Amino acid sequence: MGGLRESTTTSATTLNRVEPLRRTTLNLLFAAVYTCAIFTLLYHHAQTLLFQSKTLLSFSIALSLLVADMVLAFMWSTTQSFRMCPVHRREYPENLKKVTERDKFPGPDVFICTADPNKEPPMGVVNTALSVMAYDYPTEKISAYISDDGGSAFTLFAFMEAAKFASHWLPFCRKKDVMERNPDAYFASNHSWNSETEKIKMMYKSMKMRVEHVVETGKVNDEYITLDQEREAFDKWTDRFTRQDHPTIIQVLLESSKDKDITGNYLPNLVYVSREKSKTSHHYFKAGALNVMLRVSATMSNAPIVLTLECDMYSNDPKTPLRALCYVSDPNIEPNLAYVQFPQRFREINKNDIYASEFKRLFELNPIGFDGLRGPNYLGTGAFFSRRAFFGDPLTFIAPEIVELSPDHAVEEPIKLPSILSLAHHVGGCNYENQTNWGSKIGFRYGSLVEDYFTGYKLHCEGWRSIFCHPERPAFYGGAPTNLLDMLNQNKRWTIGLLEVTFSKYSPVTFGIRRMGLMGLGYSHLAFWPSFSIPITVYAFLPQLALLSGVTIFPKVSEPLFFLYAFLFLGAYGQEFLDFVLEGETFGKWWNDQRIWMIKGLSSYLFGFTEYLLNSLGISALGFNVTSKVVDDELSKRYDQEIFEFGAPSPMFVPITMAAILNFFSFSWGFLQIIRGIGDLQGLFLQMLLSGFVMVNCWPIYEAIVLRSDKGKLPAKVTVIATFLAWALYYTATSLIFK
Ligand SMILES: O=c1ccn([C@@H]2O[C@H](COP(=O)(O)OP(=O)(O)O[C@H]3O[C@H](CO)[C@@H](O)[C@H](O)[C@H]3O)[C@@H](O)[C@H]2O)c(=O)[nH]1
Repeated sequence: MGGLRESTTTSATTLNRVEPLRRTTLNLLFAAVYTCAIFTLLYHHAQTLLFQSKTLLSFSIALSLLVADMVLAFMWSTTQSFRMCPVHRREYPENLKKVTERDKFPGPDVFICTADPNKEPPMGVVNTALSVMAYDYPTEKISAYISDDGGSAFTLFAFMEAAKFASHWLPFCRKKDVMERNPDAYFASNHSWNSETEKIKMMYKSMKMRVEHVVETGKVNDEYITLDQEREAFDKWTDRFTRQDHPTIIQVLLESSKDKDITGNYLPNLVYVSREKSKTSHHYFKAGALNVMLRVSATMSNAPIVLTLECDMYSNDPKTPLRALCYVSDPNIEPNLAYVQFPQRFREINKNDIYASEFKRLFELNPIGFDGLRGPNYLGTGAFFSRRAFFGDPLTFIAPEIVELSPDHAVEEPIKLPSILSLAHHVGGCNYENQTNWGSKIGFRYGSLVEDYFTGYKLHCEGWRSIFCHPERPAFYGGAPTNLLDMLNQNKRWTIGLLEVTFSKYSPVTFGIRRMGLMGLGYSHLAFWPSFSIPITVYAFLPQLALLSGVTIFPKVSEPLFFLYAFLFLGAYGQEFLDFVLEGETFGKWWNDQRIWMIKGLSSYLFGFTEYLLNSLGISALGFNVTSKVVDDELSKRYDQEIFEFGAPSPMFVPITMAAILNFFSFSWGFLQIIRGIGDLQGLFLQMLLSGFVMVNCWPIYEAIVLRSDKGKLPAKVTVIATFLAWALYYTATSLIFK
């Protein structure tokens, strides 16, 4: 409850305020009633299983329903940790000057990760970097480090161009007090036009043209290279250089103590880093890249604050570091504050967010809930860390192997000094971490594809706290997948990463709950996300197959247990809906969120689980499939019209399509029976209702099978395979199981 001790009143020097949400008491009351209802249902299932299941069929049905409902009950109960003490916060950056002088502000080292110039266009990364370099903050204290895991000369070229453009862009933003300091966003917004704006726009366009030309042609033309230093840098891309095998490349593009903008003000440090890669070493994906950034930056600037950003997550508010400072400088919070997390917000999401890309629950509702405990989980981007938090718990400092990496080591020499550069190259090497604590006890933690979840979790277990800073104007904006397959693949990777933690010795259900109580329960909820696939699969197929065979598996409308089912269903859905709307969302977004939850249960969670299993058995290796940030015009048009994008014939679409087909037939069959007066409406009512509900949710799939002819429709191959498998399932069920 650390957060609730913080200030709830304001004065002229108040930096932040916390307000517990009023719905907490109601949540507690509802939880008590709902828990009784869950136990009643589980008791009913257990009784049916033990005393009424006389045949293998009835035993299997009762067992499946018991398991499905136990998973739902577990997942519901773990969400209570987010509902016990949710809080809202406010910060007052205008009071900072009364507490600290501006030249005493701590410097932030900003890490921007990119891994593939084809999926993450260099111009996007440049825009992100420019938006933070132009922060409304003492510029010479900012250092931007670009981590290029793609080892791409094009990305380096883009940043050489960006360094030149920054000397015009930064003073322009200051002079015009620009809010959108990402040039692309600024030029696309409504702003006043004058010759100065026109001039800088032309400058930006010509830079963009050069960078895109280089990426398109696959070559950095000689005409674009003006300095010997630049030529030397590109010479490192020899014939033997590959993305998976190359030496460390570190290029200081701007040096804050020397380079000035066109108005004579110092510029921030800008450093390009591509860590060493070799086919024989494990690189630990993004976590490995971030640890290299921690070390390289320690040798060059060693700022006490570290901001991690994904390549497409640009700053939308230049005052964001001041907001973070309102917590970092608060002595009531600071001693054990590991990070201040800003929510991930997304631009260009369609009106009703058809893929639930905003992840309202994950990126906003859960963090608000966690914030009243030890703080939000780390979301991988938009977090201001205290560098000290990466070196042991709040009370025990774990010293790194060399003193230069220690958070309190002051760097007093210029970053281009050969000794500094040589040390930076050394700590960026792929064998540097051998026999060290990196990834286990210090730095970002290894062992999971969701390094953000795992690192935040381990920090909380160690006794650190975090703060959720959620200002009205989004602090950062990023892009989200605009087609179903990208979204499902992203979720599949998260599923695998979460399962890696679930089945590790640090599993939140054992280690986490022991260490952190309620917080551990919340982390268990996240870790067990993939288990939703069990009830979703059971409820998408079992009652429908029973319905097609005329077998009743739920209570009749006239039985008291019917009301128990109705209460449990409406209660869980209703509470989720209220959480959504009370945080300002619409019915449409909530509806799509629950639809996508079902779709994931039948695709990414199932496939993620299978991949995790295959990997555990040593049959396949895990990879980090980077989410594409490329915008396709035709696809974007369909996305804006809220049309689901299938397109590619992926196996992940098969179970969803099977569910759509089976539910359609079971509902239609039940309906016909009732019209003909043969069916037992009372007994089959809940099964019919469930089929109808799934059908409504599957509407985009029916559309994609039957009504559409565009490129994004469901591939015929998927429909044929799913129809055959659905028929096989029906045949097996009706002729062998329900006969
Ligand atoms: O070997 C790698 C793989 C990825 N990345 C970078 O990691 C970031 C995240 O990759 P992305 O494909 O965009 O993953 P998403 O699933 O979209 O990102 C979410 O999930 C990740 C894993 O949990 C978190 O790190 C992110 O912050 C979070 O937004 C990107 O900037 C990549 O360039 C690397 O630097 N090296």
